[in-house]
Amino acid sequence: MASNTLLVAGGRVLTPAFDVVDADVLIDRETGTIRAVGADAAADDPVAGDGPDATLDASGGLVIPGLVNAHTHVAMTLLRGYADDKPLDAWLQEDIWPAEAELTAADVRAGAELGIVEMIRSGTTAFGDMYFHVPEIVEAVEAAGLRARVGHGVVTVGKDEPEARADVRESIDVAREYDGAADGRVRTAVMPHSLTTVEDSLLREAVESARDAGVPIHAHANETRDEVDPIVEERGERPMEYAADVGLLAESTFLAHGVHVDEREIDLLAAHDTAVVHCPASNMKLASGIAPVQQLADAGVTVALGTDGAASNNDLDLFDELRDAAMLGKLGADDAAAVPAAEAVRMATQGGATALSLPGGRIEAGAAADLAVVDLDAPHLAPAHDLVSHLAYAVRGSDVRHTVCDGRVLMRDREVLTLDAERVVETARKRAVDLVARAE
Ligand SMILES: CSC[C@H]1O[C@@H](n2cnc3c(O)ncnc32)[C@H](O)[C@@H]1O
Ligand SMILES: [Zn+2]
Repeated sequence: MASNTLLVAGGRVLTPAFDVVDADVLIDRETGTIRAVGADAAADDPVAGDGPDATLDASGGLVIPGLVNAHTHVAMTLLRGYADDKPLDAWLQEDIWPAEAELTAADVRAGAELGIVEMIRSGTTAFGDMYFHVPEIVEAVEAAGLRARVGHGVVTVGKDEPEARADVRESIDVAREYDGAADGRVRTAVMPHSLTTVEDSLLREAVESARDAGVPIHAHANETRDEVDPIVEERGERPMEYAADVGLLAESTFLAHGVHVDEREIDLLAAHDTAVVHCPASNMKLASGIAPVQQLADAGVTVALGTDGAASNNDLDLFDELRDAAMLGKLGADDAAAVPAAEAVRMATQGGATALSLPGGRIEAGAAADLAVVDLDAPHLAPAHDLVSHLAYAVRGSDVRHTVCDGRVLMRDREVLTLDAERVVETARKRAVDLVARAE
C-alpha cells in the first residue's frame, strides 16, 4: 500500500479530554489527517508499520492542537503601535479608519503575511479574519499553508446608498467566490462589521444572502457600552434581541467580543448555539470591559479566543489570550475558580474550531493534522507539575518548536518553511512606513 506518513515522535500529547500522555502522532499527509495516536502509533499501523516516511522530533515537547485565533484583522499588523491609548470609537474614527482608507491590496497582502508568520511562529494553525482586499488575504493563507475563515467586513454608515449596497454585495460575492479555496483550507463568511455600523435593511439583506449562500455570519457585537446603549435607546431592545429578530443568531454565527451581554442575551446566544469569540487583550487595551466568559460557558455558549487586530493587542500570539482569558475571567467573576486552565485551553483549541466551523482543535485519530509542538525546556516552564496549567499560564508563543497544518510542516525548529519570514518582515516594514506617510 502506498504511504505518505509523518510521525511526530517522542513527545507528550494533550488529549481532547485535556490529559497528557506519552505518545507519538502518526499523520497521513495525503489526507491531512491523524491516523493514530499512541506509544506505538507507527509500528501498529498497517501502512506505516515498516517505518514512517518522515519524522518530526517532539522529544522533550508537548504536542497540542494548533491554536485557533477566531477573531482578527490580520493585515492590521501594519498598524501595530500606530494608535494606542484611546477607547474604541475614538481609536477607529480618529486614527484607524483614516489610515485604512489608504490601504492598497498590496499593503493588505504584506500585512497579512506578517500576521500569518507571527501566528505560525506562535502555534496558531487557523484564524477567523474580517477585513478588506480579501483576495490578497486568501493568497497569503494559500501560500502559508494554514487555515482561515475569511470575509469582507461591511460598514454602511456614512456611505450613500449605492456605495453601501456595493459593500454588502462585495461581502456576499467574496464569500461565494472563495469558499473552499486553497484546497478547502479557506472558508468564508458574510461579515457585517457590527449592529451599529450596518444599517438595518442592509443587515437583514446580508443575513438572508449568507443563508442563501450557505455561509456563516461573523460580526462584532456588544463590545462597548457606547455601542449597546444607542441600540437599547433606539429599538427598545438589547442588541442580541435585535440580532435574533434580524435572523443573525444561528449555529454557524460567531460574534466577536460579547462583553456587555446581560442574562437574557446569554440565554439567547445559548438557545441559538451562537459562538462568542472572547478577545481579552483588545478588551483591556480599549477599556471596553470584561466579558462574562464563565457565565457564557456555564450557559452552554461556545467560547473561542481571538487576538483582534494587532493595533489593539498588540501581537497575534494566542498564548497571551489564553493567559489573559484565564486571569481576566477570574477578575471579572470575582472568583479564582472561574475559567480554569483547561477551560482556557479548550477555548483556544476546540472552542475556536467549533466557532469557525473548521477542522482541527483536537489530537485524535481521524482529526485534522493541525498541531504545534511546544518546547518544555525553557526555565519559565520548570518544574512541570501540570502541563495544562503551563499552557494557560506560562507558555509563550516563542516556546513553539514546530507547527503543522493539514499534515504539512509549516514551521520546523522555529524556521517558517512556507514563507520567507525575513522578506515578509522587511516588506511589511516598508509598506507600513509608506502607509502612515499617506495617512498623515
Ligand atoms: C470592516 S473590516 C473590519 C474593521 O474592523 C475594525 N476593527 C478593528 N478592531 C476592532 C474592534 O475591536 N471593534 C470594532 N472594529 C474593529 C478594523 O479596523 C476594520 O476597519
Ligand atoms: Zn475586531
